[in-house]
Amino acid sequence: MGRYGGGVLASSFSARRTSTTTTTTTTVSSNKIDVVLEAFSSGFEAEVMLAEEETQYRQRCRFSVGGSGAELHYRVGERRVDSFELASPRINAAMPRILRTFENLSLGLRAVHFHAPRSLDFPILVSLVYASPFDEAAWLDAARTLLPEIHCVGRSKGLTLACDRSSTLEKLFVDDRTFVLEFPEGSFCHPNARANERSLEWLCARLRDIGECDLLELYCGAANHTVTLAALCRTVVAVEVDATLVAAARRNLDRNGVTNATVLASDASKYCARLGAKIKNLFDALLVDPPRRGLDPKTRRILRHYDNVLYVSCNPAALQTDLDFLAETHQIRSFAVLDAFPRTPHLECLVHFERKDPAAS
Ligand SMILES: C[S@@+](CC[C@H](N)C(=O)[O-])C[C@H]1O[C@@H](n2cnc3c(N)ncnc32)[C@H](O)[C@@H]1O
Repeated sequence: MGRYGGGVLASSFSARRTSTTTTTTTTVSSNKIDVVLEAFSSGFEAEVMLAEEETQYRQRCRFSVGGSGAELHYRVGERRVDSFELASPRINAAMPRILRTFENLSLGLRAVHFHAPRSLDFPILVSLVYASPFDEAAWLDAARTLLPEIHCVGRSKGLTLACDRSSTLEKLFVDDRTFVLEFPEGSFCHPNARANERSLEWLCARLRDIGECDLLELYCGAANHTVTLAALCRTVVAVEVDATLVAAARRNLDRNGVTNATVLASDASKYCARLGAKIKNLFDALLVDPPRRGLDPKTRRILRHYDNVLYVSCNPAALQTDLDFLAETHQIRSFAVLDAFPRTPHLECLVHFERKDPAAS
């Protein structure tokens, strides 16, 4: 059981639910938030950011497909669906168009992925994933009929065919600033743009609280955080393992005029291991946004070096392991629960840890 919360069965906690919207949550949202508050927020106040939209909030969705020809259809789990209530209106409008366009090219088609930016200035990106080779010329002819609004990528083993882009752009509004970011097909991008902005606003507020710093950012993706946070830091070093995302991240820094950040292509734990003990003197704050499995043991060890650690988590269970690890040296300065995925069991936790005794660092 963790020093911070005592596990999900803890019976007492003193969190204040400070809802930032008036939206009523569904039962599933409400329960999952209560479970996290009970697990983590013992002895401090947690901010709860409820969803602004209960449905149609996803800009990114993946569907498996079944049938063929005129019977081609989407599936969510075992269910056959024509539309999806959590997907944005733009995705719902594109779904039948994709089936009609590719119904004669459905042999071996296994899945369709949509990424539809909120801004209508930017095209929808659709990936069609095949289990077997497909007729490339016929596929390109079909995909061209969807341009310019929809750009398709066809994938089968060893083949990636783009018509004619393999990334799209999104506009993000954070506090009073606007950013444009490129997100490549097939790599990570936050599925809910509005929740992403709220998470960025929370991170900006935390960095203002920390004051000017040299920030190490691990798991930076396409520089979604880097681009926004760099203006609040002296310097940022951002680390990402996916080469496609690293290239997009560097373009995103240029696109948004960021000159005090560097993106490094590396596995996070290898980067930390390479720097060894030097790592604690090079940076004075750390931001981590790991994948669902959380931090690996080597990366987890460096958390203790920093007076301030910002942690973005999409998996409370993995977060709990890291909270327990930091409990001796750090305390929670700020904790927010963000319902980025209403009507699902998933949510995001945002944590600012500060060292209990900064002189001991
Ligand atoms: C939850 S995403 C966060 C991305 C980014 N911070 C954002 O807001 O879009 C986690 C990222 O970690 C990257 N990643 C996964 N394992 C990694 C590792 N061992 N070292 C570095 N990056 C890794 C993934 O490619 C992905 O981009």
